[in-house]
Amino acid sequence: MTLTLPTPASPLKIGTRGSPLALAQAYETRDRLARAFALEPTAFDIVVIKTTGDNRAMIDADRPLKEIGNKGLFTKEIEEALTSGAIDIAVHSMKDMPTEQPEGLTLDCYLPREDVRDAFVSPAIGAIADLPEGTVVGTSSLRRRAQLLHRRPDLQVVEFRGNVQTRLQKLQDGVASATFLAMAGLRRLNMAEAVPATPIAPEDMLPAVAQGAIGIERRRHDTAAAAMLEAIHHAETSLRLAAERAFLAALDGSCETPIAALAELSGGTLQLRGEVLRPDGSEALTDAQSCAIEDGAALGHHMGQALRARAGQGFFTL
Ligand SMILES: NCc1[nH]cc(CCC(=O)O)c1CC(=O)O
Repeated sequence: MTLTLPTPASPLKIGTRGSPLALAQAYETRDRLARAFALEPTAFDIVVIKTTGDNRAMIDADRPLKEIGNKGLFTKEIEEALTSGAIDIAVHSMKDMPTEQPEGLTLDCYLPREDVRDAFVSPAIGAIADLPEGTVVGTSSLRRRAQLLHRRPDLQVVEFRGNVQTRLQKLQDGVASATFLAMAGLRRLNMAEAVPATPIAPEDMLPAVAQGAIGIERRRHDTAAAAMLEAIHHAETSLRLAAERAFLAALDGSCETPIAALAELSGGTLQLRGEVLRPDGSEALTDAQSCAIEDGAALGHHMGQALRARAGQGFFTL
């Protein structure tokens, strides 16, 4: 098969959300494709798509996202554009992606993973341990809230939403004394140095499934897109995400459940750590196991099922 490459007259349409981070991820994807095929940036169109999750009227309210209905909140409109042909590929934060894709769409291309860690962000305080009793911490992540309260039940957690810039402004305004951000987002925005952020070791706060990974979705039968994406695919990231996403799927995890997992490769082995917590942080269940690097999905599946059995009925409800 000969591959017909995009040209300025018929550019490859790259769909993305419009936040600064989403745009940075779309540009990174475009630049990697351009380099792989020696194309000019003009052979690509970045198409910004507004999603339900970007709708200010809904998001600026103080309601937790889970009450608005989380599933596919940031992906539905983008996937519709993909299906209709309005775009050719879609760039996503894998952390926000459901474990199954709609009929006709495939998500099997990953870029090299960024820093997986969470960052503790505070203008005045250096670490969680140094927070005075009763301090207000902002986060809208159920996982981070549960992990924080598990270690520090005395703290007060308030809802904290919006993009990176919005959240930093809220800290400046004194809405909370500290928050958490993914290191990956800060690095992709070139903000890691400009923000009072301290990376947290995974031992202290296990990251979200797929944190720091970018995935690129396409129409299943679009062989041209498939061939192009193959050239920028990162196999190691794929092996790690296979384990973490199987873990999430086995737990039936929606974004409404505090779940964390991290797979790492070393010396021909895959190590998977997983954690589930009660939403109020009163209990955390963890597991850690190793397997051959190609068996991550099976390990993730079994670890997820085992933790679900240990958790039992009612574990995830307050
Ligand atoms: N849920 C929002 C979201 N989705 C991906 C990232 C950061 C980048 C990444 O983890 O890949 C963020 C923001 C954050 O958690 O700070």
